[in-house]
Amino acid sequence: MKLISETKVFDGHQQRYEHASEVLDCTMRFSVFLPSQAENKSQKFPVLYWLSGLTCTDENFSQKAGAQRMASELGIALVIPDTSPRGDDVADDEGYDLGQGAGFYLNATQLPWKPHYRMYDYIVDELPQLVEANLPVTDRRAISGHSMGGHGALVIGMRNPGHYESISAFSPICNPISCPWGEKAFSAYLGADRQSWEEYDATVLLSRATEQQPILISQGEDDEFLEQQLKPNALETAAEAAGYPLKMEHHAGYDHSYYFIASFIEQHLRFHADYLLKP
Ligand SMILES: N[C@@H](CCC(=O)N[C@@H](CS)C(=O)NCC(=O)O)C(=O)O
Repeated sequence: MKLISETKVFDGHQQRYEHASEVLDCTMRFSVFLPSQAENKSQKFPVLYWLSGLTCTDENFSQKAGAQRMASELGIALVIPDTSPRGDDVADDEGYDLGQGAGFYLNATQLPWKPHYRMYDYIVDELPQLVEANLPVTDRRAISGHSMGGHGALVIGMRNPGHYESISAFSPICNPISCPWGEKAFSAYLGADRQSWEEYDATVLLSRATEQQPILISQGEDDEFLEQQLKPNALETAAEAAGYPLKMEHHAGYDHSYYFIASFIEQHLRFHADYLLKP
């Protein structure tokens, strides 16, 4: 992988890398924050993987959330992938909610998406293998994300319990099999068989979970996508029925934007630190 930019921030380093992804069969970029290693040059950090939402690249969270201050203080690295495969040879759509910038963190089974759209495998396997082989990070991982990325964090976290110490999400798409964003994307990527959609639906996965993991969710009450797209109540109802100790916090006045994420990212990083840094 090739370093394409580096900037000092809060005593650590914000970096951007480019690499040839075998899984996605295209060139990908991702961002990394590494806390300062001033005291101990051989120190390795646990990692929070951040999955962004529709229309984002690896730069939105890096530039808008202000996560580096607390990540630096706690000694947690951040790894921030892009939201889909990219490039002129990669299928795309005119809509902002399908194609490039809208990979939905799944493995597509339908044409024209199937050859490149394998974000599930990229996030679960290829990206951690790459960063753990090349950067001063450990295999203690947590996962978080926003909106489409919140859906990705919940689904990937719940489907791979041994892989992540803790899971969190901001304004996640909680029940994609029954909202317009999810129905459009899953029809295109996964086809007409709605049963195949269920393995990418956090509400279905939680209701079937055999293991309970630490999960924190933050949702703004003035989020413009709340009722139609995000449906946190569906996930809360499933959690109550299953006796799953889901921590869901509703915050008055906050919308869907990165201002909301910036307001509560410290709480999420401290939540993950409790699991990532325990001996
Ligand atoms: N562009 C879409 C909304 C897309 C959107 O809200 N994207 C969120 C994630 S779902 C985001 O993070 N946007 C980029 C940003 O705020 O930096 C619209 O106009 O309805």
